[in-house]
Amino acid sequence: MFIAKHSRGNDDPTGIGEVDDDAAVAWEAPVPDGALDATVPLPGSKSLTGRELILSALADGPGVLRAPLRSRDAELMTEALRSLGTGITAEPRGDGRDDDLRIVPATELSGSTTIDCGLAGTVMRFVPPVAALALGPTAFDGDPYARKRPMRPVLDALRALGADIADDGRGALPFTVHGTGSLRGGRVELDASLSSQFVSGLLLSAARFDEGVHVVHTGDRLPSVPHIEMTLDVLRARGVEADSPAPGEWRVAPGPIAAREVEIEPDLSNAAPFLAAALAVGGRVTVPGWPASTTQVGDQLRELLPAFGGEVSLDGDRLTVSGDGVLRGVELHVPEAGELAPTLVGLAALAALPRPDGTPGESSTITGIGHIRHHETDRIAALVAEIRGLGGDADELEDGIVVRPAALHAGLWHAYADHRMATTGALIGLLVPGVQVDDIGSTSKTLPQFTRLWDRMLGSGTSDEKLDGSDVAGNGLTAAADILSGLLGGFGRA
Ligand SMILES: O=C(O)C1=C[C@@H](OP(=O)(O)O)[C@@H](O)[C@H](O)C1
Ligand SMILES: C=C(OP(=O)(O)O)C(=O)O
Repeated sequence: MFIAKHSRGNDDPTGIGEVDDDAAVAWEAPVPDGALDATVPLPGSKSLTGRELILSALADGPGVLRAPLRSRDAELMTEALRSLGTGITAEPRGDGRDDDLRIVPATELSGSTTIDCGLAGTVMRFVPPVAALALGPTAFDGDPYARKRPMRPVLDALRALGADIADDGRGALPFTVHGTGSLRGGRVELDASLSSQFVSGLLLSAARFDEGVHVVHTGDRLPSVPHIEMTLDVLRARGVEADSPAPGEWRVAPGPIAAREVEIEPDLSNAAPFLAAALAVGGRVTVPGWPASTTQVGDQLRELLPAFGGEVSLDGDRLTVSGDGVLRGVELHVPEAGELAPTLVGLAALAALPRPDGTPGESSTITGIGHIRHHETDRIAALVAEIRGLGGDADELEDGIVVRPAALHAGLWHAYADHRMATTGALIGLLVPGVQVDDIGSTSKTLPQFTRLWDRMLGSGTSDEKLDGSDVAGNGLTAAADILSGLLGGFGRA
């Protein structure tokens, strides 16, 4: 099956991306005519969809995911589990939202396959433990940049738990897991300071290890803690004994993983650029379906966005951000919310613009995000390079970014195949006419309908007509039309 790769573009001022002659045509970020007044429904959470796919594949019977995300990362996870023997079929919902998925676990997981991780951290960190439970070899590889994302702690931990893994010693993709149909499990130490996904990946499969798992983090910092809490939460919801007996330690007991029917929450991290737009432009943006309680880190936007000015209100399940277009500089330390950092830095770059009356903008410092150097690209280097490329004044810190007052001008914003770099370019382009994003198609990683939703937000009213799902379904692709055939082919119809 064809799954499009999204590339770095043709020039690479930082040297951190991949050069690809198939680079997509640049997308001119639209500039709004006036204040925003929009409702933006969003598709399912990437992190919840990935976890529930894994747990459904390892469960004690068939299960259903309602309105899961349909995107490149979700598709890669689906294909990975299918190729290990899981039955996954799509069932149209009839309300225009992304198809439900019916999942039938394999009687016996079988390897002898190759898994494409794309650029998805969740696939490369969550699926190898599943492959260790399969019979036969499973080869893993991914996009060129995926080979630079750290994997050593996962590979070493799996080996310590009894797995046989062949790699070239770099501690990265590609590698082959030689599964034997079972894994001993037990206590293991690992350093998760570069990614919480190292921990989540082990915990997700651990109920199926002979001895479960007891993971002990040895590093001096731990990023994205809410994502580990999400992992414990989804395990417990399926009857698995999972806890954190001490800070930096997690245990999962061996036992069955209950089959479930699960409704997937909207992706609150993907809400970030849309809600941020209300602050930048002025006006209001509402995201419907906001969960009353959630483990998604995107929920922290309710506290983070007001730091830039503006207001956040939750009315039932509708979260509204409103602003007057005057952004304040911020001092934020957000080790938990690295996933939101590109949007926060985008807002910081806009807060640094001169005011309409000619007074200078304000400085911002965002720290605690050193680990985002290991995301889809080195996001700290990439954000600083792109802000400077538009004439801005930004510097890298070891674990963050400082942005100082400066005007920005039109120019090419490189996405580095990174969906959140692409949406940050769109955000900056709201106030800086002539910003072009070189690879807006990279948004297909988690939000294939990004440009359609963005255009609607800029041009439409508050009508809930959009809630019929025509904009939410992953098959409503515009800029990412190149992955449509892959998505449809991959999910198939029941
Ligand atoms: O477990 C997950 O679903 C994720 C964990 C986080 O990874 P890091 O811990 O590497 O930041 C987050 O940034 C990523 O987008 C998704
Ligand atoms: C870091 C991210 O993705 P991944 O799951 O590939 O690590 C992200 O979506 O911001």
